[in-house]
Amino acid sequence: MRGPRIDLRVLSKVSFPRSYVSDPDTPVPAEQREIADEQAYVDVVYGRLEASTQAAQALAREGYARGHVGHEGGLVERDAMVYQASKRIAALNAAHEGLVFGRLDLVDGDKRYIGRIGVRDAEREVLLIDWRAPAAAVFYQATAQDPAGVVRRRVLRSRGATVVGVEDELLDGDNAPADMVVVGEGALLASLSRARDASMHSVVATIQKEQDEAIRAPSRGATTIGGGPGTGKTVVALHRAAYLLYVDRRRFESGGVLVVGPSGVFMNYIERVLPSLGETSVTLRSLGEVVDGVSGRRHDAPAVAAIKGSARMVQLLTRAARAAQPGEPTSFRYFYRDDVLRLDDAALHRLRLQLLSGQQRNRAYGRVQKTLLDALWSQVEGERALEKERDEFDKVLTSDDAFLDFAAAWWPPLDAVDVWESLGDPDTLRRHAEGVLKRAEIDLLASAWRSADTGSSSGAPSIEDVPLIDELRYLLGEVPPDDADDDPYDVKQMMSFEREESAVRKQRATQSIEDDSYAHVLVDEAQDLSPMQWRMLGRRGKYASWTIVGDPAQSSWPYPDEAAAARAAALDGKDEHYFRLSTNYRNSAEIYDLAADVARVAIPGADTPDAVRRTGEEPRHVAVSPDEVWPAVRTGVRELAAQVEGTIAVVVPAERRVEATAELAEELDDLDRLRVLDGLDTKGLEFDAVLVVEPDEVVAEAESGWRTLYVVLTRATQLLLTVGSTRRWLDRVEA
Ligand SMILES: Nc1ncnc2c1ncn2[C@@H]1O[C@H](COP(=O)(O)OP(=O)(O)OP(=O)(O)O)[C@@H](O)[C@H]1O
Repeated sequence: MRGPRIDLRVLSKVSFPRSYVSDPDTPVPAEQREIADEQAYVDVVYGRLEASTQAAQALAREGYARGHVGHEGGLVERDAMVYQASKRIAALNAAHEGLVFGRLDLVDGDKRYIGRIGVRDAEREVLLIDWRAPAAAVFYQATAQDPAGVVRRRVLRSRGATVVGVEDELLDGDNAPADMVVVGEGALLASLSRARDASMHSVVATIQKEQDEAIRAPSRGATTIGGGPGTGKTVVALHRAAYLLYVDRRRFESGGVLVVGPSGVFMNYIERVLPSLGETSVTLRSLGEVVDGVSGRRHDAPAVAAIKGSARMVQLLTRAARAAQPGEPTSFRYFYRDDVLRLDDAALHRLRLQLLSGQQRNRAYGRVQKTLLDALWSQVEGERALEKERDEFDKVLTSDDAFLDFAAAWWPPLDAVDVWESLGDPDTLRRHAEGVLKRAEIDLLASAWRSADTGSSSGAPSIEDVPLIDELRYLLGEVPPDDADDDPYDVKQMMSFEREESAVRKQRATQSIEDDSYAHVLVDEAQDLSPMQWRMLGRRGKYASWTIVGDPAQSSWPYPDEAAAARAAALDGKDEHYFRLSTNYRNSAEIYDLAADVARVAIPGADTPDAVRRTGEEPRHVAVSPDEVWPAVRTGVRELAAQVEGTIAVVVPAERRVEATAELAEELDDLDRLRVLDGLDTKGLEFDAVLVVEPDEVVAEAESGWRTLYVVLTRATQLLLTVGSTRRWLDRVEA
């Protein structure tokens, strides 16, 4: 086991008298005087913020008034003014909490205040520097070894607009004035010890040097942020998104920034960080919700997910997109003057290939009638017919419902969801998968789609189905616009069931492919992306710069080489820049020592960071007989709840999730800070206390079981408890 670790940058070089505080919210007199001084300054800044908000509101009112002028120019002007004013109001409101968080005292006696946004006084003098501005960089970059002109760095802790504490670091004692006061226990350690709630918070006041370098890296190409668990990869990447919007707002706001994370729970967890930094224009999507109009909420079992995520699915889907769809007519007969014209199955097959050559199916839609007419005309032999021109032939057929209905039924515009659903039919699946997947894989896939639980043949899409649907969107091409939209008679003539079907189809139809592209794609937990998921994101980031966040040791995707190839294809030769974060800010050192031992014995090459905080609380392991597991878990939950103020997670093997929810019904009712999750659901999250049920089962669940256990153990900030009827994992770690 390792000795205590402390972030030296934070606590180093304390050569001045320090007034320590035991309760961070009950300041001692020296600190109180400092707080009062800071409050006076902060009040001035808030006064200015209020004035700016009122000015923006007045602008919005004026904008509305212009809309009443009555000419079109007035409306355009109104829209622009109201839009700009509302954005400003939203940013000002969002930045209200803890607006001023930093102060620098410089060698030349100047001071600079750093905040969530920039604020100037009525004379345009700077009162507060936006944390992203170049003048604020030194707040994050200065160290005792290289103070860069900074004597003291101060972090202000606030509740709303009230300063409740200050935390100082003296960086250059030799140049400090004699009366300079240095107080506090170090802002970083104070912030790391806070109880966790359901949301991730911005760390703008305590960003560390190596983190700041990743945040401010130029936006070109692909920036990878790596490092072990709890090193701040996610929070750093989100601050980077805010930074990019600040330095190139036009490009990133109009082109869009897409942030993708593993699950809906994770997206809820991180959703407040960017708004608290004044940024509301970023699109946050979980992997199951990347495609507009489609929502995947559940994971497939690991073996099924491994098939659906494999790049081999491209070939299968290509076949599905080009094949005849179930229910399409297989022959056509037409009496034209003296001739009987026929298109049989084989002829239709040839025409299909002709239409599809080099062309997506939906894009060929406009050529369908002409292709059919050509084929039918070539059979016309009767003199009576040939005397008339081809024009006459075309006119007759295209005004005959028999021909029109056939053409519409043979080549309907296809939505990706329809084709994906057709794969729920085992025979269709077998036909397309033949020679692409192994027999056992086909059977597994067929049974997964068959056993999915809702209306259509393949059920509601899983998270792993979403990239398949997206692939099909691109294979099929844009669905042609629905003529019925323009022609009210068509809708009226529909039978009621047809109207209903058409409404469902419209509601479900995926959005235009052209809307997919972004200027920046930020992907978190990237180590878990399957090749098909990389392809889905690659299409969104074709012309984008990227930020890629991940830790291979936490991966649950079983084929790293295949994923690496898909990643390279998605980035398509873009320049790559790599940043590694080296300090674990989440786990207590006691908890991370255990997790790091797991990594060392079971995960070759794992990047194990240093943990900075020691709590004196070692992880506890409770061994019980199988029928005592749940009583022991219930006791454990109550004990943890008495010890921590914040969130608690009970992590169970996926197969035991339903059982766990039932067994812990009473505890879940009593404690709204308690969650029951399986291992994969915990990715990216953190809790004050974690209780792992049957760790050996978590390990045995999938090929990547040890990695999942490593993820689970590294979710706990304060306390870790395991309850198991076996302890093979622990014996191996302790051996
Ligand atoms: N500079 C910092 N100041 C204060 N807290 C920080 C800092 N950096 C990270 N943290 C905190 O450490 C915790 C872990 O951060 P985060 O979730 O971003 O790590 P991660 O590297 O993405 O972890 P994982 O890979 O395990 O999901 C969070 O609570 C975060 O707020």
